[in-house]
Amino acid sequence: MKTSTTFTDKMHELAKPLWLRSVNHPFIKQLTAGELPMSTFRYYLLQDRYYLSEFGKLHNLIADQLDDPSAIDFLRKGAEGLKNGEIAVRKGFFTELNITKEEIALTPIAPTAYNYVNHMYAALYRGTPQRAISALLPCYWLYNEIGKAVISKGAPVSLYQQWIETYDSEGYTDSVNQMIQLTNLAASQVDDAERQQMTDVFIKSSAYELGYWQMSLKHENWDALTK
Ligand SMILES: Cc1ncc(C[n+]2csc(CCO)c2C)c(N)n1
Repeated sequence: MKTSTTFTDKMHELAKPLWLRSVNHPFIKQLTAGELPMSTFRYYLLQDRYYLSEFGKLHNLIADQLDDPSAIDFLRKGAEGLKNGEIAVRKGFFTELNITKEEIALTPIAPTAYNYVNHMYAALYRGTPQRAISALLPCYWLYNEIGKAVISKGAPVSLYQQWIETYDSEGYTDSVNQMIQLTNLAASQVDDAERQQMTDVFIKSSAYELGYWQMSLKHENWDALTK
């Protein structure tokens, strides 16, 4: 039985309005209804390839700065697990959608994906490993909440159904819980001011997650900044 409110519970509560907007975002609604244009899903996958590869690297870079063997182990395994899990699933999607290496290489990374990744690097290199862990957490946790929210309904398009299932598997929920635990451990190692910074980056990552759906729906590009 849960007896007290944890640090991550508090952050979750603060991020709730943003998370609800992600769960109910038109991208997710259209995906579950089978109405999301395949060109939009394709756009999302191309941007997310960059995100996932940087996300994996960040695991190892954070681990390099930690002392706790179990935290290091979890993060290193996380980087490996990503390759065998989500990245492997995406490779299947790429084949199915005829997304080639050339297309990947020619795809410019859109501002929101770029900024989100830079935000996580800044949490590490201009902040602390604890802060970087907190910046990574919404990625794990929010997708699990989205997966749980939409799994019962499913999606009529096989590719979209496979995407949903990635985020509702038992093994994945397990890793989310471990990441939550790791964040609470990190929070217990720092002072109040740093815990505030951890909260700040968690909320910003949550905002970037919301922005990511919008980016994908709009097929955002750099013209958004320059026109
Ligand atoms: C923008 C964006 N945010 C979150 C995820 C989901 N995700 C990425 S790595 C990871 C951890 C282990 O799989 C999870 C859940 C995504 N794909 N793209």
